[in-house]
Amino acid sequence: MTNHPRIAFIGGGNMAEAIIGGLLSCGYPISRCVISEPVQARCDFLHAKYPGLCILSGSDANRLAVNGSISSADESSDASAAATVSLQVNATNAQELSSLAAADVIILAVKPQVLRSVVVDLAPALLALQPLVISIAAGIETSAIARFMAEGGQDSQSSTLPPVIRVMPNTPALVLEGAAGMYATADATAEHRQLAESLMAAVSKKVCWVESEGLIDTVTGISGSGPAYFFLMMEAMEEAGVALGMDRETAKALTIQTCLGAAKMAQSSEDDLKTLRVKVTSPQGTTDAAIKTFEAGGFRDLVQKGVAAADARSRTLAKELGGSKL
Ligand SMILES: O=C(O)[C@@H]1CCC=N1
Repeated sequence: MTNHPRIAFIGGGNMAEAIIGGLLSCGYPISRCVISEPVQARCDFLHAKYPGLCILSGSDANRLAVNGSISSADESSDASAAATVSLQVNATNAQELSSLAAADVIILAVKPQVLRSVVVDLAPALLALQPLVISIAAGIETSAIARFMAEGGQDSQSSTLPPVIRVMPNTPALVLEGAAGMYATADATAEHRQLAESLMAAVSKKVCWVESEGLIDTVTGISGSGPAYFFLMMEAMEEAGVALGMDRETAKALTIQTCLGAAKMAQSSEDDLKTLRVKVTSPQGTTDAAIKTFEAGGFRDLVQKGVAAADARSRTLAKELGGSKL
């Protein structure tokens, strides 16, 4: 990416870290990123891991991250507001911070449960600055985010809501191997879509746009939650190796490399997934014995149910946390 928009991450949890870690590792300038994170221990961790990254904590940190300064609503209490904001920045980016323009992109990376209060609080700044808003919160629909912005921005001069792009990334973004699904509202321009896509593509090998927002719930069920399914499978294989007398380290190493190798083969081969499986499986052989055991135990049905449960949970979250009653 030649142009480096200033990105404010609201929330510094695992997914924000995966995205920011990925961006930094592929050369995104650290001075163009700021994270607002309320938990001090988490700030300390991020500060130690990413020296020089501007990390804000404290009650006004979200607005400071978005605006580059305490918003005008706080002018009367600037001193106390400033006192509650702890800046974990080094001298270089402390100077940067003082001269920062407002953020071009806001990445809402907070838990879905707190998204409403965060967006309502940020709404005056979002309406005034019109950044591109990217939400990675599971389950919360773009219409709900728009409603939260309208609610918090009731007294703003502008009633134009900024465009929202919803993204479901996944944690392998941390090692630049992410997979992400994206949905844009009709008011997002081609430039907004391009910007969001280039940010996610910096940390993801696969970025897919979905044309209906409901499919983001399915992306969540497949690739958002998916890394955990493979970790579970790997845990189970490691345990199986140990149960059969292998030392844990060897069982773990063989499992991980097998998973990686299978994924690479699946990615590079012209064969479909079934053909790849059949090619490993000699008739009446060892793989056949294992596959028959998995099939008899309802493996496919279980995977189907698990993915559907994640998809359904994403839709329920939308109702619980973004419903019109809020
Ligand atoms: O488990 C969750 O709710 C989130 C969404 C996708 C991955 N983690």
